Amino acid sequence: MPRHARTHSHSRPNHAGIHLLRDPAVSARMVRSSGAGPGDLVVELGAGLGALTVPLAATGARVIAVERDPRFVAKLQRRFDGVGEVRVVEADARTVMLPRRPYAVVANIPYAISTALLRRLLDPETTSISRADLLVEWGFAKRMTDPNPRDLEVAWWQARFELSIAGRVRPGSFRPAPSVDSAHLVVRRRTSVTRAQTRLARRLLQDAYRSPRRPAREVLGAHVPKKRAHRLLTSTGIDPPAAAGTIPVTTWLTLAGELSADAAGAGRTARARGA
Ligand SMILES: C[S@@+](CC[C@H](N)C(=O)[O-])C[C@H]1O[C@@H](n2cnc3c(N)ncnc32)[C@H](O)[C@@H]1O
Repeated sequence: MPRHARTHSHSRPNHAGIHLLRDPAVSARMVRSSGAGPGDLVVELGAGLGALTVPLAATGARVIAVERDPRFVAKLQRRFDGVGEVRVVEADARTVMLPRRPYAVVANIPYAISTALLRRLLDPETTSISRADLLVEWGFAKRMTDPNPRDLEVAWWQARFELSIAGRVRPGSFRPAPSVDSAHLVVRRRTSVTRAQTRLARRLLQDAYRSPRRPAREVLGAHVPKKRAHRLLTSTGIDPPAAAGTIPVTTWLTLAGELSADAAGAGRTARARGA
């Protein structure tokens, strides 16, 4: 049963996914991991009573605390009245306006909307998010960090962001306690990936996910001459006849890097000839 549906201590359904953090060590770890500090902008989605908002504000970062439940919002507003770093926003995390300038997210998110939130944060090619530290269901975190994810959507997120699990969080760290373990999911933008590489990676991933049984050499061979495809695959440790669906996202990313270097080299040669 999903974590948000029921809890150990409550037999009533918990549709709003309210599991307030009661372990300050978990909040401290999340905030430390985020690296938040003066000059940073942090968005917290689902702020509850402020278990993360308080240590976030203490870093000196500017915090936008988004919460949908008006009762929590009223308490948050009282708690942070006069605290310049914190702006409490009553809104739905799925539709609230997100910053244009680079920002981080630190949040114990409502688990029922984990996919919707990651889609919002990570999907747009132009998203300004630089990093996120999230508490999510353990199983969800495992799916997000699988090097060979089931869905193209997750592969696309992984192509631009590193997703990893920093630790397991036990049900007792929350009130009410959920029925399953949670994970501290860490998301970091891959800063060394160029826009051209990202675009090529997207095309390679689309091809690979459309025909996962097709040999990798054919998927890559649609973009470069066959011999080059063969060489590139063997140099990255991939057997050219291997099924495209068995190749990890990071390998497609490396291959996309090689293709974009080829394209840049070809452009330089053409310009030199024209000069
Ligand atoms: C898991 S609790 C975390 C609360 C707090 N951050 C903490 O760690 O104690 C999730 C919070 O998200 C709020 N929430 C649920 N759905 C929401 C939505 N669509 N938009 C914004 N907040 C939402 C709930 O009211 C709840 O306060």
